[in-house]
Amino acid sequence: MSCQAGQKCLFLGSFVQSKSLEVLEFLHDAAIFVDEKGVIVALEEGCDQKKAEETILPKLGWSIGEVSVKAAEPGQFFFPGFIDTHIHAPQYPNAGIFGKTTLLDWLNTYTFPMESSLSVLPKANSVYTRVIQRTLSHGTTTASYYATIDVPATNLLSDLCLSIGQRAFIGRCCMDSLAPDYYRDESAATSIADTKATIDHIARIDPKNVLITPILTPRFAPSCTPDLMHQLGALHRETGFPIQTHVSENKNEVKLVKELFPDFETYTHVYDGHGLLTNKTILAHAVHLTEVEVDLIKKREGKISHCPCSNSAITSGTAKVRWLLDKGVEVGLGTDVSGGYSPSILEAVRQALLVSRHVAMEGDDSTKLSIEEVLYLGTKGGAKVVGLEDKIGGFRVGMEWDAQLIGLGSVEMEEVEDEKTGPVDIFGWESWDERVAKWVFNGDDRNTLAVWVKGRLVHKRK
Ligand SMILES: Nc1nc2[nH]cnc2c(=O)[nH]1
Ligand SMILES: [Zn+2]
Repeated sequence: MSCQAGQKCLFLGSFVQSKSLEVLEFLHDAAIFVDEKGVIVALEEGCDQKKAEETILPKLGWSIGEVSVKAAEPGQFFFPGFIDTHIHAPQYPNAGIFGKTTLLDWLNTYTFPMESSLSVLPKANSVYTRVIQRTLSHGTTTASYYATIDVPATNLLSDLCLSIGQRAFIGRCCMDSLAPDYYRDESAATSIADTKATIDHIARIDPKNVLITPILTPRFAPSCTPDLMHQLGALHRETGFPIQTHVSENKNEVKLVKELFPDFETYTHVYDGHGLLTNKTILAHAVHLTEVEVDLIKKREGKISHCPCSNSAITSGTAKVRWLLDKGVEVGLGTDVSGGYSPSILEAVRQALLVSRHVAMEGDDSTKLSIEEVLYLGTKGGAKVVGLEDKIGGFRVGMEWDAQLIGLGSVEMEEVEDEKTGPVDIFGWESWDERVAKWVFNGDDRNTLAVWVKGRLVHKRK
């Protein structure tokens, strides 16, 4: 029986999660009890189904008949759902298309035309449905989405996340400057009014933000007037909703910001000066930050979304993640579809590891990130970046069941490769640490057997 929302569920088997940045925790022969609301109410180690049913269920006041059981098979494991701290839903049809462009010409060549075309609602419906289903199939249980400037399409993205069951932050993109006529907010006033229209819509469909939360989204400083940024800063103070934007992704962009905002010391100071750098701000990329900027971000407790696939694809640069972590800044991972070519956070996990090696090749070996560290960034780190660390990113009593079941192919050396289980078919002889490393480097959505958000089964591999 599969566990569904609204049911009491018992999950049995092996569970892997980040204990800290450096340490992965392996719980074997464990049992996790999830109530009808999708909340973890008990976690027992050394507990098989018999013990769970005979000793724990009575303590919880649950009867066997009302609990559905999902047991991981030997070699399979439950892992916290991935958190994508930065993804552009309307850019999904462009994934993999970037040619030799860099940020500013990439925006004009590919991105603005595609985003603007999604004001046609049937198209938005099919693109948004696909991106939600595809990211869920890769284990992304929470996504911080940029939508477009169009209110109905942005509201539709909220509706679809809620009905399909993905936890999401939904940002109507604000851009009233330096963008083409066909794709720009008319004024700061209309940009704010349209942002409020999406906030009101989300208040109607999910008033307590159980699954869906609005996020204020000034696209990036070059496409926002000071007036718009000031008003978004005021809206943030008034509503408490988080903020997402881009910072210091590309050298020409940094130069442009200097030209557009000559009175500010740095790019980061532009956001800070407009009330947009707070402990609820997610800054994507942060590739070319100076030390002064990182210190300011730390002081304001701002968060960073590291987007390694995108930074390599559109040649933005190599973000210095070890440095950011050593400075005490919270970092998560973003796919940044479609600057990033892949909707998979597992791909971002592996690219974060590889990019850290490119940084190391510049001379400092200590910058290399470990498997443990990059998996932390994709789960617990991401949860801190989106401000949900008490709810998601790990398995603890009181947290919600946002999880994926991972299966890694055959354990028999003699078996031939099974298309269904992924590119690596010889699993089972290695240690658990090695097994997780093999998953990180060779795994894909074929290994993501099932995905739950807040206790609801939202994806099952066919
Ligand atoms: N990667 C990326 N950077 C941006 N900066 C402003 N807009 C964008 C965008 O859509 N993608
Ligand atoms: Zn982006």
